Amino acid sequence: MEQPGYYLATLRANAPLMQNITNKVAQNIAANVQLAAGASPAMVDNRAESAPFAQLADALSINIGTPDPETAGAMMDAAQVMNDRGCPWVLDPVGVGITGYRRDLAARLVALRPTVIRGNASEILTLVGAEAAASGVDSGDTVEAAEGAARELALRTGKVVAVTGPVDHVTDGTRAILVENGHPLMPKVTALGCALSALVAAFLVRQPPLEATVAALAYYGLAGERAGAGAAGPGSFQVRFLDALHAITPEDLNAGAKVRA
Ligand SMILES: Nc1ncnc2c1ncn2[C@@H]1O[C@H](COP(=O)(O)OP(=O)(O)O)[C@@H](O)[C@H]1O
Ligand SMILES: Cc1ncsc1CCOP(=O)(O)O
Ligand SMILES: [Mg+2]
Repeated sequence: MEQPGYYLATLRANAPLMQNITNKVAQNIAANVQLAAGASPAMVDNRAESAPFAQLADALSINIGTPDPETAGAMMDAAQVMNDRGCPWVLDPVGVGITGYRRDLAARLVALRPTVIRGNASEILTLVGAEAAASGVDSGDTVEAAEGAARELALRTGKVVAVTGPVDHVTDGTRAILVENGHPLMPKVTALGCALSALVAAFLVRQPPLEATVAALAYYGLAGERAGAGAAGPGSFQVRFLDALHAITPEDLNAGAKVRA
């Protein structure tokens, strides 16, 4: 396995063109996170353009945080194109337990076998039909409680599942890797999980999904640690976080990543 910095260096060298179909809250921060890391984001989420643009994009991120029927169609179309092209895409099942509409949309997207599903513990539990204690889009469950669900989901899709929280858990159903980087202010900034899912998609371009996802999570968490040291609260943290993503080098990431099997 390459060191995490390799995946960051590769992303920056290639500046992948990213298609994002994300929620109304996350549009700005997700694009800024991808830019700070070194990718080229475009929020192309209408049904007239989503499939044609998916023919051009290097990777796709789909996020169901503020769904509507038009955007849902755009999601399905774009995911199908990425599958046909053999390109990676990420599903973020934001607030999947909120309504039956959201559960149904998520199930249809999971059936298309996303390269990576990245969610919080309650979302991953809900995707396998388990009891979850979500509060809207926020998790009420521990990452540990969702490890079995993550494994089950990974085996069902044959792909990778990442559950995030104080310690992140990434699995392909056989291997499981923990990422211990992060800072308690991260869940205090809205859509930082959404932006992480978009970032994971950028790391996946022409890379092994499990390793690239671990690298993205370690990089993100390390930026959180750097931003959190000296932040006065969520506001200054968010500004410092983008700066940290931009400043971290592949060597910094290799030195700071807290990854264990
Ligand atoms: N208590 C915490 N301590 C450290 N890092 C955290 C904590 N909670 C979340 N994170 C980090 O915040 C990022 C977003 O994860 P999370 O809050 O689980 O997503 P979501 O916003 O979708 O619920 C991840 O990088 C995760 O590691
Ligand atoms: C608050 C909110 N409401 C609908 S989507 C959204 C953003 C959720 O972002 P995250 O899952 O990263 O906390
Ligand atoms: Mg989320």
